[in-house]
Amino acid sequence: MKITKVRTRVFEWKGHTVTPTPHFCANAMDELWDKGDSMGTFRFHGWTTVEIETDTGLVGLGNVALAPRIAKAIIDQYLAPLVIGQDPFDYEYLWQRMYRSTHAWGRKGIGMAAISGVDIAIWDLMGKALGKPVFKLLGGRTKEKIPCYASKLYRTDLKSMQQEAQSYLDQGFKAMKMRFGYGPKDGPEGMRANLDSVAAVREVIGEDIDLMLECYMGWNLEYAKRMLPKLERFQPRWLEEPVIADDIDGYAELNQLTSIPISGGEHEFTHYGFRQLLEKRAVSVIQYDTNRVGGITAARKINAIAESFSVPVIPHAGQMHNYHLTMSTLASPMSEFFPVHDVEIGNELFYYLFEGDPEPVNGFLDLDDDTPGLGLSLNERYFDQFTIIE
Ligand SMILES: O=C(O)C(=O)C[C@@H](O)CO
Ligand SMILES: [Mg+2]
Repeated sequence: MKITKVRTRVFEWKGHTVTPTPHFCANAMDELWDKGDSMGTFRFHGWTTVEIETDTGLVGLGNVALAPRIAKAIIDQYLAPLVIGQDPFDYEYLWQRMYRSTHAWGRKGIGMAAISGVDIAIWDLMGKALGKPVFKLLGGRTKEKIPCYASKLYRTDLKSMQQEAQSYLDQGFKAMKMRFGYGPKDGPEGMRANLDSVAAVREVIGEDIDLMLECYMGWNLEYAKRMLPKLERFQPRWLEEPVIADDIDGYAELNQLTSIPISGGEHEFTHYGFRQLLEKRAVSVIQYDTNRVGGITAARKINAIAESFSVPVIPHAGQMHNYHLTMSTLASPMSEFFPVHDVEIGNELFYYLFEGDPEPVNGFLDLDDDTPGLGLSLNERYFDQFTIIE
């Protein structure tokens, strides 16, 4: 089998979006004195699809969710020529070809996200060619079903957050993640508001439901050191991205500070990046996203390294490109799940573009043993809600 064509498209949402609200989610921009919608640069309303065609007529489907137009340009100009004419089963060679040829600028960030999109499409192709789901190519079924946690609970009024948390309990979820709305520049009032929101959610869900806390790079080391002891009484499953991704020593200091595990990795890239995080004991939970980190070829290597460190892998975002990795390794105990709802932050856009992702039932997801590839296809039902760039 030979790759004959790489088709990229950018889908930019033009449909209804939920109006942003203040203190929706603390984030890396909050350290700046800029006014206005600080979460704006972290709203993902576009997606790049990667369709790799072969001389057998099979087509593999990949995706990139960061900087879609740039990802498209990188794939069209630099990566497609490297894989056209090649055998997709030479996936390690093709990954190295893409990685090494773009090493001057592509080993992290959007370059590696673009490589991820091509690599995911290659693995989808291989599964389709063999008539096997991708997880059967990676290690097979290590779980009867995949436990997942509901991930939303962006900051709003406490009553609404409690109602949302209750709705996840009613759906059978045994774990959920909430977001903080405040950080260092919001002072003691913001600290109090952060603690009140955790107390309100914990009041609804009780002590036996896992609660994860998301800072999304919106704090700094000093503020996190002050907050962690105050959060211990809520016994969170983890505290996520308390500092910016480059502050690896800050992560390591926080990860040793209290009993609260520190998680991160959705803004780290390749098995080299995760080796550094693990060797420094910077995180107690790894959260790469397969459509950023280097695709399935890189993610499976990270799973192996994480297993040797006994650090669990709970990939960012859920979605099929991550579910297949979680199903195929004991190093990954569960998945994130973004509830389907009106387009807001953009994580939910995946469901408007693709179909095939499993629905959670009582807090569990399952993959089909007989669906070849990733089991995803483009959902044309909402195409009229997107501006599509070929
Ligand atoms: O789901 C996560 O871990 C994210 O970081 C999503 C992002 O939108 C902030 O919540
Ligand atoms: Mg996160």
